[in-house]
Parts: sequence; C-alpha cells; structure tokens
Amino acid sequence: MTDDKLKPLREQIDAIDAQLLDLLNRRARVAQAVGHVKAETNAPVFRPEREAHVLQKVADNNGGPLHSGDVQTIFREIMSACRALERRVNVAYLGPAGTFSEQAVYQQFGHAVEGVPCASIDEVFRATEAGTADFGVVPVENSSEGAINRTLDLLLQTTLSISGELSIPVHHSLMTGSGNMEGVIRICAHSQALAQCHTWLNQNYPRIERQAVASNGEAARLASEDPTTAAIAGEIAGQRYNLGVVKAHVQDDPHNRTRFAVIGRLQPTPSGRDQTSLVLAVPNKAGAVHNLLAPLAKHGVSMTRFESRPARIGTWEYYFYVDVEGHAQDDKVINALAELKQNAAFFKVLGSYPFSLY
Ligand SMILES: C=C(O[C@@H]1C=C(C(=O)O)C=C[C@H]1O)C(=O)O
Repeated sequence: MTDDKLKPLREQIDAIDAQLLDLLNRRARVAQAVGHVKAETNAPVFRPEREAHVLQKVADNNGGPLHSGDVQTIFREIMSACRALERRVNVAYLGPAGTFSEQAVYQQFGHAVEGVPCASIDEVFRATEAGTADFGVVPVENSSEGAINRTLDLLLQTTLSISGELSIPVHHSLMTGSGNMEGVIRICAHSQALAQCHTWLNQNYPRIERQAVASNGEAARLASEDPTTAAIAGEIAGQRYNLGVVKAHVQDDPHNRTRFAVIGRLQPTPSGRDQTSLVLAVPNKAGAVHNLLAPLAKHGVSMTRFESRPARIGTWEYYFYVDVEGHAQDDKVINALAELKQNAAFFKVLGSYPFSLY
C-alpha cells in the first residue's frame, strides 16, 4: 500500500537525479576547460576566493526547503570533484588519518584531495615549503585552551602565506578496544585534548594515569593495540581503529572548537569578504602597543583578533598576532598597514584570505 504511493514519487526522484547527473557533468566539463586555460599560464588550480563566492551565492539564492549550510556542503564537494579534474591538490595535515586536522582538510577542500598526513606541525610546514604538498592545514587556536604556540612560532618564520581559515567543532570521546574501562591503566591523548577534558577526567577517572602522545589519532591507534590503554579522540579516529565508545562528549566545554589556518604559496585575490593576518612587535616603551594599533581605528579597519606571544629572547618583549577585516589590497587596509609598519619594530603580513563560512 505504502509502496504504491512511494512508487511515483521515487520515479520523480529518479528523473530529477538523471537531470542532476547530466548538469553535474556539464559543470565538470566547463571546469576542465578552466583547467586547460590555467595550465597554459601555469595559474593556480585552487582559487579560494572564487570558491567562497560560489558558496556565498548558493546560500543567497537558496529558496529552500534545503538548509543553506547543507547546500553549501554539497557545493563544496561538487567544486572539489570539479577541481580534481583540473588537478588533485595535495594537502598536508597533522596526522595520522582520523585527526581533527584531517576533518578540517575535508571541510575546507572537500573530499577530492590527496591528504598528506604528517607527524608534527613542523613537518606540515616543511612539506608545504618543500612543495611536497600544495597546502598545509595547521591548528591555530582552540576555544578552551587558547593559541597553539608551535603554529604561531612557525608562522613567524615561514615563507608561506595564510590562504584560508576555518574552524570545526571538537567533540572528544573516551574509547577502548572493548568499549568499557575494564583493565585500563592509562588514558592517552594529545596534550591539548587532555587539557580540554581535564575537569571531566578529574571527576570520573581521577586515579587513572594520563599520558600525552603525539596526536589523538596516535592515541586511538595505541588503544586498538593494547587493552590496558584508553584513548581520548574524535569518534572518526575511533571508527578508523575499531574502538568502542565508553563515553561520548567528554570535553569540558560542549562548544569546544578549533580554528585552523590553510598555509601555502598562494596569495588569494580579494573576494569582497576578507581577513588579513599580521605579526607585529613594538619597541619596549610606554604606550607602544596603543600607538601601534591606533592606525587601525584611524582608517576604520576592525580588528578581529589580538594574541601575544613572548619573543623568547630573554626580555619581556612580545610578538602580536593581529587579524583585521579586509584584504591587504583594499585602500583603507593599505593605508592602515603602511602606518602600522612605520611604528613597528617588526612587521609581517601573514596573508589575506576569504572570511571563513564556519
Ligand atoms: C573552476 C575553477 O577552479 C576551481 C574550481 C572551482 C569550481 O568548481 O567552481 C572554483 C574555483 C577553483 O578552486 C575556477 O577557478 O573557476
């Protein structure tokens, strides 16, 4: 009876799917043509400002009932597949497979990319600088634990630019091979993850040893090989290593998120909704930080982030990591940066890139 009613509706869906498939392949052929034009001039395959534009347009034009965020996810994957016909881009990230960094790669580039898992954040920078990878994805900041210092230090020295940013929700689970805690004598995770679950662990497993390891993916791998080890990691890492969930959502903050930067040689052109990241240092004298930032207000440039990091030269001097709204090619940003540079003892533009949708 139900099936009788479903049959004509499913026939409609089949007919629409056939049209969608045809349209998708028409789009793909145009992307191939774009690829040929780019190949002639050696132009970059991945254009984040153009992809940001396409995603903004589909959200603006979306008449529903599909949610705009879901439509954007679909179009992210369509563009990823089309881009892969031009060339599959390689993206380095903090591995092993199954980490939140890998999830961030797919959220930014879609799934039609070649992920290059690296053993450390340093190696992500090295692989991208050496050209083994076209881009790298590195964690910059966690909403509970603050800045990822190693990334900030490496950004200071690198010849690469920031060409994008994104943030993803970070939910941790406690997992073991058996799915329970019997016989478990240690809980492994990356030090950031242990810190993000600190209160929960103190309340629930105060007597079990905690061991920091290179990544949550590595913790999941260890737990899969040793019944006395539990891992704290994302569920994707747990699935990859066949772990059972003892308890989901063990992070202290339910809204825990991590922000990632995309690093590469590409310097995106203005998309209309951009952000610029800078590093600055000031001479060590009274009022210096205030003077340093005054040009931003003067030229109407909003600051969206301000982070300090010791210069580690033995004195109380700091590098300031500053994000501002706008692209380094926008007139008011050009003027503000020129003045900032005059007052700064150190000045580096890390990159201008489209504002993240996430
Ligand atoms: C097709 C292009 O190449 C890539 C694929 C895009 C797409 O599928 O819409 C958009 C930007 C590029 O990352 C392009 O540059 O227009």
